[in-house]
Amino acid sequence: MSAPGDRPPLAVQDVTVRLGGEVILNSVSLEVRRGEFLALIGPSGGGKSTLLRVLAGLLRPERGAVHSSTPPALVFQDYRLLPWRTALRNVALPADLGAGGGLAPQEALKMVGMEAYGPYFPAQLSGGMRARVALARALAQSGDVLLLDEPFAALDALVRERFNAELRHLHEKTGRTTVLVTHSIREAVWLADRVAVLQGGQIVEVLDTRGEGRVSAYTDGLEAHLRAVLGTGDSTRLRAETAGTRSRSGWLPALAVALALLGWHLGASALNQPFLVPTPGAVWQEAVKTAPALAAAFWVTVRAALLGTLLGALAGVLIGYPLAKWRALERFLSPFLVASQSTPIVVLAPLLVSWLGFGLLPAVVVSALSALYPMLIATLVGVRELEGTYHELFSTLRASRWQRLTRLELPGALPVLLGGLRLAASLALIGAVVWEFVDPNQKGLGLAVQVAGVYQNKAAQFAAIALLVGYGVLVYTLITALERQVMRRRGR
Ligand SMILES: Nc1ncnc2c1ncn2[C@@H]1O[C@H](COP(=O)(O)OP(=O)(O)OP(=O)(O)O)[C@@H](O)[C@H]1O
Repeated sequence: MSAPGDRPPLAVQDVTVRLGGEVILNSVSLEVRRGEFLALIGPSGGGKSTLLRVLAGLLRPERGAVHSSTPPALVFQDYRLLPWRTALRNVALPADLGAGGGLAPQEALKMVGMEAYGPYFPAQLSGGMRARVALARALAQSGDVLLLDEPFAALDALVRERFNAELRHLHEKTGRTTVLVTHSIREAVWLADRVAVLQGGQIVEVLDTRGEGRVSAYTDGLEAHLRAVLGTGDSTRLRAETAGTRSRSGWLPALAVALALLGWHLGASALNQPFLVPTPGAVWQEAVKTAPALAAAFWVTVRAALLGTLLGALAGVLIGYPLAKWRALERFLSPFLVASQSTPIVVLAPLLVSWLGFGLLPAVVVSALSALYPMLIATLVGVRELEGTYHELFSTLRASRWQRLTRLELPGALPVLLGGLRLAASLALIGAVVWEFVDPNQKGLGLAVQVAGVYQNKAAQFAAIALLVGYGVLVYTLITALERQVMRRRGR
């Protein structure tokens, strides 16, 4: 797509686009000159965004030719900032994907007046600030063609006008060939060198507006007075922190546990049958007395459960990802998935004994098989639910499959994956303990519970169970804390 000397940097010729059986663009031809600012206006549904998508290479026309001297940078109406990246890292995205080469990220942020907000996440920024970051990201992209799809539509009138002034200034400074889609005639006339009117899928008029109205459009009479009363639109205000509104009832679970222990103590003391229900004090004494043996058993179970969680989670992601991407594969494999999920792991134990013998390996395999399914489902849902709009952004940045996986799909699915991991870790623990009921060589807490049962030592049984519960609660709490932090950054 390299341009010979006088070839316009951006052009479409005889472009026809049909969507859902309807002709949306009908033989549209348009040339944008080097360094020009062209505004595209027209009635709603007239095909403006469609034309922009054709120019950006996101939509292939049924007929006609599209030319762009360099891959265009596109600022979307909804900004499409990645919520898990800070403002600065969003602006650095083109460079990360090998599509940088425009302004350096910090410089681009400075150009839009956002240099102080680099470390903030999109959820912490106001709409106006997000629009600036999206613009900075486009400026950080290589090439000299900039497409803007009503990027300021969601902003209030005053902020929008201030943006327009800044946009005009930016255009003069960077000299990028620019196409802006807008609904506002006034904005179009004020900003652009030429205004193209798209109606009924055709360019019906192209007006030269250089020198028209720019000086006076925002400063006339009554409007100037109103402006003076209202002041300038402020777009660089941070959103209110949500942390302050967080619930102060974090102590409630601790109270519930204390009450449960008290109830247990009172109930067990009243019953006075230590061979049926020991008091918490008796359980504690037993745990202290047998601490070294309990610790050894704890490690045997936890080692199998942790390895099982890791292996099962990894396998779940590796199997879930292709299923998320290819629906046909999911449909093909669904009978096997349902069958495997309906098979209780414990019935596989005799098979595993004959295949793998006894010891750590089959314990980890049983634990991993238990953890696999929730992770598989979490990957399937998380990757599939990721908004398709982000993929469009990555298309404009010419991202490879691997880049999409590592920079978009996995970080995008992270909250759902953490939810799956929480469940996977609990099931992995159950799997590890179930195996100890089959394999006497796995001297973990599962075996400790059985042995204590044989000797009618209820206190030892309760101590082993309490350790299992403790591990489950600890893992659950850690993953939940991580999940909360991820969600908070994303403003959810
Ligand atoms: N994927 C699609 N499938 C079917 N029809 C579509 C699709 N995308 C857009 N259209 C239709 O194409 C027409 C033009 O849409 P487009 O978004 O380009 O218009 P627009 O001029 O940008 O409108 P607006 O100003 O409201 O954003 C609309 O009637 C829309 O419903």
